[in-house]
Amino acid sequence: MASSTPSPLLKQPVKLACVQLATGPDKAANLSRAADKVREAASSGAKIVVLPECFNSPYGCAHFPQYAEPLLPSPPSPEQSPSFHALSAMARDNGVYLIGGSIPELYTAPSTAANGKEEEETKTYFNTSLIFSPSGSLLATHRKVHLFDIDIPGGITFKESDVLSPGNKLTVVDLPEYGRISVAICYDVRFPELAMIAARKGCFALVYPGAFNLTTGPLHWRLLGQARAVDNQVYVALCSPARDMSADYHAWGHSMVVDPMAKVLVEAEETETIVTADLDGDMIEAARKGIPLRDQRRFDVYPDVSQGKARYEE
Ligand SMILES: NC(=O)CCC(=O)C(=O)O
Repeated sequence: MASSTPSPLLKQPVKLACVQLATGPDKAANLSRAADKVREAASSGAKIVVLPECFNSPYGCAHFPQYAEPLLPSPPSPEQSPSFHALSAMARDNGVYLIGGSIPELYTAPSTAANGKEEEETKTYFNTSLIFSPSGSLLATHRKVHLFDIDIPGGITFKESDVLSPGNKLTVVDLPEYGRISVAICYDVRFPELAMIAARKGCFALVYPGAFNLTTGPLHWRLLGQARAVDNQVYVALCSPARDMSADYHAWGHSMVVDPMAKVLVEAEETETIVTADLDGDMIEAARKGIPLRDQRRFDVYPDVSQGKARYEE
């Protein structure tokens, strides 16, 4: 359905696809499968395609260093970062905005030893999303800000911070024909501040490549997607890998797109699939007109988090 008056947030309707990819230990196979699925998503009319967290590797602290790729110098060579080049080609070949899930990133920095003289290299790993334009150029990167460190007795213990370092900015990306989106990764969805700031910077959608698990997934995945949507009256997309019970980490799956009234427009099961939804700026305007939170906030009672010292990149 075409918008009668263009929405200030989403300039024209757009189809978004979440590719719930089946990933395994073979990186080259993951990249090639992702390319097939991005093509399939694009051929269904999607102009924004999302891949899941750690789409090029199994998810787990033991795997991050082995699969990590340097992203600097930018652009890295195909030998340094096959995933960077594969993603760029997927975006370019299909003419889509590609939210490239995430990959483990290796950052090597020279550092000065304690005596102040000797130079030694330090290796840092991040969980990083690469976002490409339809011409295949890199638009932005997001390093996961909130690391997944949890310990639920009888459920799941996970400590990304054993291996990974956190990013230090939120990420807002301009897609000129459509408007702005923000990209954050998985556990980041639990932090409403990140979403609120992005939404108040004018995003029409919050996009989260993620990989919840079988303990928290059934309880929180959908709830958090709906919460971020209803809080901010924007679209939310959550994109998981498919579940693989032979892997050490069992992803919840259930990739979904939620509308600005928190209605779940589409939701996968746990197997490999592509889910798509049509996003329309009129839905954002209607949600905001019907429930005018924007005009009812009481910044005399509590602060506007978007006016603080948030670090972000446009
Ligand atoms: N990969 C992640 O950040 C998982 C987050 C998760 O499962 C959660 O419960 O939060």
